[in-house]
Amino acid sequence: MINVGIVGGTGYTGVELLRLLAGHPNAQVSVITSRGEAGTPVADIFPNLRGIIDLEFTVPDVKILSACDVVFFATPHGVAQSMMSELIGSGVRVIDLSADFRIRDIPTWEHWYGQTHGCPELVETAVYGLPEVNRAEIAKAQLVACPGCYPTATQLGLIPLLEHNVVDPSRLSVSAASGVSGAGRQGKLDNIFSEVGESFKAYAAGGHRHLPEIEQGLREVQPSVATPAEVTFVPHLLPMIRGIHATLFAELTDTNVDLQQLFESRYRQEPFVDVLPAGSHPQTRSVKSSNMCRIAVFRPQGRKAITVLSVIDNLTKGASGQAIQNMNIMFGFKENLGLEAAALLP
Ligand SMILES: NC(=O)C1=CN([C@@H]2O[C@H](COP(=O)(O)OP(=O)(O)OC[C@H]3O[C@@H](n4cnc5c(N)ncnc54)[C@H](OP(=O)(O)O)[C@@H]3O)[C@@H](O)[C@H]2O)C=CC1
Ligand SMILES: CC(=O)N[C@@H](CCC(=O)OP(=O)(O)O)C(=O)O
Repeated sequence: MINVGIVGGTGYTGVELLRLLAGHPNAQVSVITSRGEAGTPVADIFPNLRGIIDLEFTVPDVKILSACDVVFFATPHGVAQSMMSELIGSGVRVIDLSADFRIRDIPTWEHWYGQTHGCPELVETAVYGLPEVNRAEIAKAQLVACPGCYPTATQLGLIPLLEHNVVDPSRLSVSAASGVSGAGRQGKLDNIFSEVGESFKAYAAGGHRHLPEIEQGLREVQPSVATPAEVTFVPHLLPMIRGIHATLFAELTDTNVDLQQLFESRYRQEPFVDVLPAGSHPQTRSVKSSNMCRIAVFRPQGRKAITVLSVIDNLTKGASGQAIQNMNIMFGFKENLGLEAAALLP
């Protein structure tokens, strides 16, 4: 049994970590932090955990966290990097759900996140936690940087095409829509029910902070091509609680490829990527609260322009589920431990 600490326990990814870890046979949460709710029982904030998680929130304290086997950061950008040197120095393994250690180029990170990086020396040591690409490195890592939600759905949908060099990497487009929980639990007027209900909008169309992360990930699976992957990325806000639907557009350079077969063979061994039969359209509700990514690929009218549809739950495969998948890999557990439950329907 490993001891788990969670920094940022009162947020949406924090409560999703608690829900999933409550059913994990090899992990036990021993520390859960909140600055605002220190001393409050977890079940007072999250009634779904009453009788299941018998802990109180405590203020974040590196010394206490250092006694854990693994610490998850479910905090806004900039927090993990402020505590990371001391934690890593103590030998504890860390899984960061924020973007602090995802982007290798520090000036790029500072540009998109609008702050000076507080721990640049550890960025190179972090392993990007997309198991479908980096499983072997994740197993050995002390620090894992979990991918963002949109980058997870997008990369899983485009990687097979780029790995096999069958599309033009300079002509990739992504139109993706997220449920409102993607914006976190801290109240913002833009995200309250009466502001988002019965409406649909794009945002950050001029440039979203997930763009450099998506391009970095796609370029790394195509290290020796002349034209590096370039993506147009437009996110949208959907008036639902959980889920991401990403519609990905690419242009074939090899028109003889069997796309269905390419995707099926790439993901046949993957426990959390499901390639749907030809002609199927994945729905966000088919992955709600599960760690699965469901993908479908189309070549309309047999032309060069192709479309990939990719759905995940932003809080599960897009955040806390993938973080636990990474924990399982790091500690040598079966990869789907604690993550076997089917999606919640209806
Ligand atoms: N929501 C999503 O779908 C996804 C989120 N992520 C990332 O995961 C991280 C958490 O997201 P989410 O759960 O939505 O965020 P929330 O806003 O819902 O929760 C943030 C948590 O962090 C704590 N916190 C805030 N500031 C600090 C600080 N300075 N020091 C210590 N703790 C702090 C808060 O508690 P308190 O203030 O009481 O300490 C709270 O528990 C973010 O980096 C987010 O970008 C990644 C993928 C998907
Ligand atoms: C709907 C919504 O607002 N989504 C968030 C992205 C989700 C997130 O938390 O970003 P990370 O994956 O980088 O941690 C946004 O667009 O900023």
